[in-house]
Amino acid sequence: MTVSVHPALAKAQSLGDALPWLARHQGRTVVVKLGGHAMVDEDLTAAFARDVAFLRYAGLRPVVVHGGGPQIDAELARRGLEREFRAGLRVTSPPAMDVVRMVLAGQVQRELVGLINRFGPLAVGMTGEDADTLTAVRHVPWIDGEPVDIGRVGDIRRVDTGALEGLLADGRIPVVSPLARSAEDGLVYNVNADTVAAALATALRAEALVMLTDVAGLYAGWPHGDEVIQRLTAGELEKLLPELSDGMVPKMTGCLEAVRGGVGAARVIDGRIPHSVLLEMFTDDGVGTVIVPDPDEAEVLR
Ligand SMILES: Nc1ncnc2c1ncn2[C@@H]1O[C@H](COP(=O)(O)OP(=O)(O)O)[C@@H](O)[C@H]1O
Ligand SMILES: CC(=O)N[C@@H](CCC(=O)OP(=O)(O)O)C(=O)O
Repeated sequence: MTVSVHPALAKAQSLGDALPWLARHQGRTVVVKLGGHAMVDEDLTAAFARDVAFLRYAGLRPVVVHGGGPQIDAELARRGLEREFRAGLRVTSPPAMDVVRMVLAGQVQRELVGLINRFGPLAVGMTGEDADTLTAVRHVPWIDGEPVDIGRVGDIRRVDTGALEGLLADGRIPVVSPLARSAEDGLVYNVNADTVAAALATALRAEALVMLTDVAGLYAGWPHGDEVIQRLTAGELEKLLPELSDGMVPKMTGCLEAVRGGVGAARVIDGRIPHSVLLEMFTDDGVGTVIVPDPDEAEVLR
């Protein structure tokens, strides 16, 4: 007797295979950061929104932080304003700040909220300004041994998780734009989205911080090497930080601060691969770079 194999058996198999991960992640908070580069492709952004809704229906508590670098660049160019970065951070003049706020909170965040809410009344957009979630101080980077004024760029001084906790308890998915109010001058500041994602993951004591970007992970010997570093302990990353450049500076600094602050693991993954978030959360085949606490810290956290 021949037994015919049902065509959908492979799907049932995949669902079954996800069981250990579903059990492990149940009720856990995960902060997912979507970089602006990863949002340039509409289909990929829609697939990301679907994956985030999936995480929520699978019993996790996802919090989304979005970037928007290329989208801000486009609007600055349209208005004839200059684009300049120092140490991976945008030099933000008052007119540039208006553009940053408008693009992040008025365009990019709205788009993501709409895409996630195709799957139910889940996403609620907010910025770090809302309910004083993020309070900033002016960031003054030291470049070549000197403090450099890069305008309205903030460092996070304080995180108030009240509004986020309320939304999560209500089963919603917060979608957070990286803006913060300053306690010093009351103005709104531009904060790098990786920095915000790391601060929220730490304050929420998230199980994981996942950053989707436009490369396969952290490359050794960038820009000449072609080897993606798969795994680093916090201590190993700390030694590597001074060698990093561009967008990897805030990204890896954020990963380091998150795992040092109690987050279980921080991952930088390839947002150009459809459903990379699901691959990362529900299979052994996660791709990219993972930062884990130092062995002794892992002991203490256990
Ligand atoms: N060692 C490195 N490995 C990978 N990418 C690197 C490295 N150093 C610098 N980069 C740059 O960092 C970029 C990712 O950071 P960023 O542009 O801020 O992305 P996102 O919009 O996802 O935050 C990559 O596209 C690459 O150009
Ligand atoms: C201070 C600073 O650089 N802020 C970033 C905020 C957006 C961001 O971080 O976007 P990505 O994740 O796409 O890079 C900016 O103005 O571009």
